[in-house]
Amino acid sequence: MFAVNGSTFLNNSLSGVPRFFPRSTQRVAAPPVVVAAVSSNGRPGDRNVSVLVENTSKEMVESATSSPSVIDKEAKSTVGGGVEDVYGEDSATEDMHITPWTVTVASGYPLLRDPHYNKGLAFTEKERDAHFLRGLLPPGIVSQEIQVKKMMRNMRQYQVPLQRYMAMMDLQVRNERLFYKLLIDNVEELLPVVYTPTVGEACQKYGSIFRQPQGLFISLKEKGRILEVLKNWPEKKIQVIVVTDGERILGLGDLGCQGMGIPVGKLSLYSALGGIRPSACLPVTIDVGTNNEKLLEDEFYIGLRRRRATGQEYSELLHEFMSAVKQNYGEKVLIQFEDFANHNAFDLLAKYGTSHLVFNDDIQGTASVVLAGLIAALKLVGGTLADHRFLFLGAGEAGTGIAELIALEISKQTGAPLEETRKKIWLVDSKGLIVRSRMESLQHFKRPWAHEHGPINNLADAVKSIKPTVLIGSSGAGRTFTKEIVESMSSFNEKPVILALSNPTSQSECTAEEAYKWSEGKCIFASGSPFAPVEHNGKVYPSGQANNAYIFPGFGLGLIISGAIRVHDDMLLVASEALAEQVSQENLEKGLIYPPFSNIRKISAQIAARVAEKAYKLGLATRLPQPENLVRYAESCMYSPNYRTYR
Ligand SMILES: O=C([O-])CC(=O)C(=O)O
Ligand SMILES: [Mg+2]
Repeated sequence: MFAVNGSTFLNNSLSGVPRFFPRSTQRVAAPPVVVAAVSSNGRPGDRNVSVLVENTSKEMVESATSSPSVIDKEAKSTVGGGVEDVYGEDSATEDMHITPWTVTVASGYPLLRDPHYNKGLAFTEKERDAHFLRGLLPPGIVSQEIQVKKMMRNMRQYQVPLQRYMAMMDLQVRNERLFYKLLIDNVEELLPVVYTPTVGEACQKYGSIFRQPQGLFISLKEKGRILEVLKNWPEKKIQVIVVTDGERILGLGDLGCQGMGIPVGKLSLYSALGGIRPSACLPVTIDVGTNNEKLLEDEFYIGLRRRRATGQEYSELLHEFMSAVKQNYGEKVLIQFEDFANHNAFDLLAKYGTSHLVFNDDIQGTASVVLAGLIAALKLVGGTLADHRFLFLGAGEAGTGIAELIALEISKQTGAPLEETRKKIWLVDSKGLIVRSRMESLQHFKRPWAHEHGPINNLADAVKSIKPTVLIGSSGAGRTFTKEIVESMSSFNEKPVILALSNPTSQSECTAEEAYKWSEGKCIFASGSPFAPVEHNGKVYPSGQANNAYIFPGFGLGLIISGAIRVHDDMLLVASEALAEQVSQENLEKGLIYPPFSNIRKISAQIAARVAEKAYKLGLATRLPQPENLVRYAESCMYSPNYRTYR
């Protein structure tokens, strides 16, 4: 027997398997409680507590992880599925040098306090006996279904969206499976709570509502020690990281360290909508300061109180982070850049796109979801993509990202060179229409869109001159699609396509009600943030949500199940096509160009399968052999939030 970091290891002479008992649970050396586990790397502060499964030996653990429907045991154990957190031998032992398994017991009070394993009142009589829970819980047993019902009823009693958000976050850190069960089973109702638009308000007020840290905070103070910081995170097998530096949170601007709400929210959708195991998700906020004066003066602000680092100081910290991630997690961890400002987002994607598995959600995810909506919309407006003219308000990440993907798709469909297909697409920025005469003063990402045209300094005139069939708002500036603009679009289009993408709701270019009212019900409308159905002249118009949440969870799942090592534009195109195919005739008849979110897990599996297939075709997949049925495989890898039985 020997002690490590305040805990005690016992050498089990019968099985030869070392056991790890946290000090608080040493008394449970009793036989009935058996917990198969992963080990940690044995560093101070590491969480050695693990998974409770119904097995007593390594062999049994292995058999539990390889059900017949699962083609690849490693994928089952590393992607998700019924027995998550049970890793292969190598990863379980590589740092601890203890073979083959570390077996641990979590029971009693710590079990109730561990969000990964807590089941609230759903612990059965047997489990209460086996895990020393007697007296720690009231005698009633309440199933997960009833717990969901109760939580939803409580949630609905909160009138203020931020209160709902806080209740959901409390649940996430208290009982993870119940949180995901709630979210998955009530996705349409809860998406606006844990995600856009409420998450925007939560970030603005993050300091005031802060209770328990979620995710990893890496600030300039940690420069030179980022690898060490990564090792402080309790989970070892990370598959997806969402990282922000908080400089452009939705359309709300620089929220500094308080941007953490975004990676946390995005990753909860990775698990709920895409089925990535929660413990494989790592939210990260890089704090290089903030230029938000209000926050710098706010006594509740949680970040560094300094102005943003730029130039070399910034890029060195980012580089250290990117290198440490690869060193710690290998090259198959997906790094999703989220809500960086334009001046860093494009450069980071270009710089790390060739060496890491990176994806910029605001450039690429938004592009893919919009292209999907446009492909679906063609069934309503007619023609091919090449027959349409596109005008954007906003020439940042989303605007230029979408524009480029549309140009790529047209090029793929028609065989025309990209330089030609780009000419169907026009962008307006804060200085007016992007035209050739402005070339010298344009940022590099706007230059491909500087076509020949006389100068125009506002959107309304650009609409009149270009006569687009599709108008897309991606500027982050609310209420910019005026009555005049929507009426103008409706005067020369039978069915104008109008997409108001900016988030949250306050930044939307127009509301659904305005779009339908001003276009006399003619437009096909979708928005980045959700709007309730609108009644106009006795007809009800539901509106779709053109939000990257349709794409990134399935996209990430596809990368992970194929073991992809790079993201390729062709993967974005197939993701768009897969999403567009999920829009039913019935959806289209209602004017919807996106399927309902209630089907999102099925949709994500379809997207994942197409992305994975493309990864294999491009030679970018490393998980071999390629599974025969990728949709079934993707589904079999998805995390299920149902409570498990502990013996
Ligand atoms: O978070 C969202 O709802 C969509 C998004 O990426 C953004 O607006 O930056
Ligand atoms: Mg974003």
